[in-house]
Formats: sequence, C-alpha cells, structure tokens
Amino acid sequence: MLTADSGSVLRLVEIEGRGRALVASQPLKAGQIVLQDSPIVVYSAFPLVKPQSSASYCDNCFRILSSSANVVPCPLCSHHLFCGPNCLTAATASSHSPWVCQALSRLRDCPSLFSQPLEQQVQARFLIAAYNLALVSPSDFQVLLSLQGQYSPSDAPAAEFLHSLILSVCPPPSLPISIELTAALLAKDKLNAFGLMEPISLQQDGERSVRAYGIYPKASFFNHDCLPNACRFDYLDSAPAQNTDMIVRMIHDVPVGREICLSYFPVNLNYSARQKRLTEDYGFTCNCDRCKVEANWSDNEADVIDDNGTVEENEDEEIMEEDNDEQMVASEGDEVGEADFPHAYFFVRYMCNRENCWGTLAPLPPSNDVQSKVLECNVCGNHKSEEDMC
Ligand SMILES: C[S@@+](CC[C@H](N)C(=O)[O-])C[C@H]1O[C@@H](n2cnc3c(N)ncnc32)[C@H](O)[C@@H]1O
Repeated sequence: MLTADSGSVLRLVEIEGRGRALVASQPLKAGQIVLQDSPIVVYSAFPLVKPQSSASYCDNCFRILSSSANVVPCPLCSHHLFCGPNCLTAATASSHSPWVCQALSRLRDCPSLFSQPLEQQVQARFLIAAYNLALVSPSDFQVLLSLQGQYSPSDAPAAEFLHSLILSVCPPPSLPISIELTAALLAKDKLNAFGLMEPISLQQDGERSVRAYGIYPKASFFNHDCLPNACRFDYLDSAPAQNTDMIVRMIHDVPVGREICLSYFPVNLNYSARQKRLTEDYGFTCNCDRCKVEANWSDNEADVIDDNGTVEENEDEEIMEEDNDEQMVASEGDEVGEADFPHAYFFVRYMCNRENCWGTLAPLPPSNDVQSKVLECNVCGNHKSEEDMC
C-alpha cells in the first residue's frame, strides 16, 4: 500500500473557533494519500457477551475469522479469539495483556453492567483498553490525553458508574485512577474514536454496524465539514499488514493552505440531523458552506439525499411549499439554481450509489502524477469509473 509523508503534505495549525486543524502544505491532487495513520488503541464494538449470531473477528487485528482461519483462542480465557499465533503473541504483549484478559472476564460476570445501556459495555471496553495503554505504552497514553475532549457534566453518570465498577472489580495494577481521569478518557473517546465497519456483506436491513473503534493520533486533528474534501479508508480484511491503519485520500484537488476536512458521518444526513449530532456529540455548530445554504431551507424539506444526489422528501411530514420545489430535484441539474444547491455536484459525483451504502467516493491514488479515472467507495469498496457517471 502506498504511504504518504504526512509531515510534508499536511500542516497542523490552530484556527480560531475550530481548534487544531490540518491544512494542505502544498497543492493536493484528487486521490492523493495525505495520511496513513496507525491507531494507538483499537477496541471491540461488541457487547462483552457477544450474541451467538454475530460474526467473529480476531481480537487483535479485527480481521473477520473465516471458517478456514487458523483460529487460536486465548489460553487464559478461551473467550477471545485470534487469527493466528502471531496475533495472539502481539495481543498478549499489548491489547490483551493478562490484566485486560482478567478485567474483561470479571466484567462479563457483572450483572450491574448488563442492566446498563449497551453503549456502556463498549465504554467499559474502551476504559480497559485505555488504562492498559497507560501500563504498556505510557507515551501513547499521553498522546491520548492530549487529544480534544473535556469532561462534561452530562457524561458524569456514565463516568461515575464505570469508574466505581472498574475500581471495585478490576483496578489496573499500580496505576492510580481518578474519576476525573476516567471522565476525561471517555470524553476523548467520544470525540476522537473512528468506527471500523463490518463488511458490507454482513449488514442487515441496510444498517451499517461497527466492528471496532480505533483512536488515531494524527487523524484526530481533522475537523469536520459536511462537504468534505478528503475521506478515510481502511482495509481491515484485505491489507496484508498494518490492516488497522487508516488511509486518508483527497476527494478532489485543493490548493495550498486549504483546510482538509472529513465528514464525521455519512454525507447524506439532512441539515437538522447533522447539526444535532455535531452539537450533541462534538459540541459545535457547523457553519460550513453546505450548512449555510441548508439553514435557509424549511424544516420539512430535504430529509435525506438519495444516491442519485436527489433530495428526498420525508413522506411523514407536510408537503413542501411550492416555491421550494426546485430544491427537491437537485440531480436534475437545470431545475436547480446554483445558489439554492451549489453542492448537488458533490452528491452526484462523490456519493456511492449502491443501495443503503452512503459511502463517499475518492479517486484511486494517482499514478505517475496522472489522476485515476476510477473512484473507490470508502464504505463498500465498490469501484466506479468516471465514464459510469456521465
Ligand atoms: C476530532 S477533534 C478535531 C481536532 C480538534 N479541532 C483539536 O483541536 O484537536 C473534533 C473537535 O474539533 C472541533 N471541530 C471539528 N470540526 C469543527 C468545525 N467544522 N467547526 C468548529 N469546530 C470543529 C470540535 O471541537 C470537535 O469536537
């Protein structure tokens, strides 16, 4: 896999009202890899007791465990599975240390945890992974602490519950932990964890589900834009090595000095759903070019952008006012004014048209400085050639 010297193509800057941000330190080309980042923590997104029906993944590299895999169980708990002896050895020295193994086993026996929302079981996994990081890699733990995310009173009940549970059931050896530290870690996780998705073939009912979360120290500096100029890829099941690395590629060309942004969620969400998520989960109001336009749309229009770039009406809501009708047919170019929907082109060109995918397309990396005419979806992996889009 191609790598990029991120130091030379991206620069970390501070932008008022946005915090730290990554900007292009040179003109960037569509498809160019601008970052390859390895996670400092990866943890399972599954409940502590996995439903029988769910797929199995290696508990170290999170590749799917196919029936032909040489699966090795953890010799201590036999609950955690690894795709081979190398992953078992690597995990025993880091992510599945004897303390992690014991802590997760004890948490699995805690009825009080299972009466909590599922999300708290996953947060418990994160905390065990984070405290383990402090034990096995103190420098990476300091990096985790340096990421954005502060204690918020609304998260206090979960932090208090999980903190006292871990202290009583499985305190980390020789690591003094405080409620403030636990709360701060949960805040870092909330703002910075990237979901690593299940293969699209395993998705049921069109729901995209996450198999693991990873915290990527450099990628955590990307701010959000509802019309991103870059998107992230992972090759969990196909990369021969470093399969949990994140690759960030440019969607289109940008000039030097331009901020490089990802979208923190699928780009088809409507204005109010996006603002709700950004306010509740990330603590800011988005003021990007797309939001500036959509803020003026009436509440009952444009619930979702379909995979042709058409803005679909929510049938449960009132019929739209007639004079807004043209905004509903964004993909039918001549009926839409530039000023109404200047980003229609983005959806037609860069949104995956596979049903229920909602992934974003970016060109494959350029070869010999020539831009690829093939675009790849960052969710389903489908390839689409430019000719298909005409
Ligand atoms: C993953 S961090 C991104 C890096 C962060 N700016 C920093 O200083 O570390 C997410 C946080 O960045 C800020 N942020 C991201 N996108 C933003 C935007 N479009 N406008 C304002 N703040 C944004 C918010 O505080 C958000 O919670």
